[in-house]
Amino acid sequence: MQILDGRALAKTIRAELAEEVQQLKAAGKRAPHLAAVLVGEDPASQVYVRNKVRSCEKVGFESSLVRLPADTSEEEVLKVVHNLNEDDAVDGFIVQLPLPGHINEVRVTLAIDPRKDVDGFHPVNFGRMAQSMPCYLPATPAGILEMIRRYELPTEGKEVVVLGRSSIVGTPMSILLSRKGYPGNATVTLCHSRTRDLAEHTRRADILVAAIGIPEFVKPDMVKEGVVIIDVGINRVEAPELEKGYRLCGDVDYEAVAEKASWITPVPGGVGQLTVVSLLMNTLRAAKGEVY
Ligand SMILES: NC(=O)C1=CN([C@@H]2O[C@H](COP(=O)(O)OP(=O)(O)OC[C@H]3O[C@@H](n4cnc5c(N)ncnc54)[C@H](OP(=O)(O)O)[C@@H]3O)[C@@H](O)[C@H]2O)C=CC1
Ligand SMILES: Nc1nc(=O)c2c([nH]1)NC[C@@H]1CN(c3ccc(C(=O)N[C@@H](CCC(=O)O)C(=O)O)cc3)C=[N+]21
Repeated sequence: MQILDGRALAKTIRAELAEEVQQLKAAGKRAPHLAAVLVGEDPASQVYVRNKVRSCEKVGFESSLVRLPADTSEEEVLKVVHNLNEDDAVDGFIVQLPLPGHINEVRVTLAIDPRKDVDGFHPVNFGRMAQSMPCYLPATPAGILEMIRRYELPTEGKEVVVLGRSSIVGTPMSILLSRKGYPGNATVTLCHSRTRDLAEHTRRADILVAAIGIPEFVKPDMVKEGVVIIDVGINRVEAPELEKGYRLCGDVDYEAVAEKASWITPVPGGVGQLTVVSLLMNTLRAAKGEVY
């Protein structure tokens, strides 16, 4: 078993980004600026926001965070989005999902200017992605592709099984790996909570992408020998022995499944690391006007 080391890869990519920032500055331009809007206190979102701010500092990006209480009205959130759309000092921004129940995520997503949608969630970017047109790819799937590319993992003709059909991870991942070219040309099965005989599908997988949000859901009897495991899950589970009282774990039972896998991503230190650098890569492209 070999580890897909997200932490090391992210470090390499951050060094490349820092270099590009220097070049922009040498050319008299300002640093790329990424903003994030966080409403309420979703734990996975908090991890993400913290790492996003840190990573921006490391590569020399400007970053800003708009933190709003969980009871903020939809109107207020839309106002913040409009301001960021209009703010020439901001190249790209994201609105952290999930939003509190009383806020309509569709309305908020549609309000984001596609040119600043570095999350790639707006249907304009999603549609462009599905048709292999220039776009911002959603950060998590983009990070997974980057990992596959840099580790030179083959995808052509492979059986890929994706667990979870969210519009931010599972669904775009399934589209991207079935697109023409590399990393793509795979045969993809997309599974979800209504899938019958899930293990029948997962046992066929050459590459298994798990994005369902259930701690350690994937067990060794659900995979075949030699499988490549991409674990997207970021779950908090209680750990009374630790000072903070919890630990992060993925959607895969890491210790047990690793014994059968050829490659596996750890949590933390895997996909999450690449998600953050992908967001920075998208922001750099926004700053350079490369997409629109
Ligand atoms: N590492 C990273 O960078 C990121 C990590 N995450 C993490 O990834 C996980 C998934 O998040 P997200 O993509 O937003 O997914 P959602 O929570 O939005 O959706 C979960 C998906 O899993 C499916 N599902 C739930 N239970 C089962 C089951 N028992 N069997 C099969 N499928 C099931 C659901 O099916 P149905 O549609 O039928 O309800 C749904 O499609 C979370 O832990 C999240 O924190 C998310 C984004 C980035
Ligand atoms: N609009 C929006 N876009 C998202 O992409 C989005 C979102 N909302 N809401 C929440 C989820 C979750 N998510 C994470 C990304 C990286 C880490 C991450 O950095 N993980 C580190 C954690 C390291 C640690 O601090 O312990 C790791 O896995 O190594 C975590 C979680 C993005 N999401």
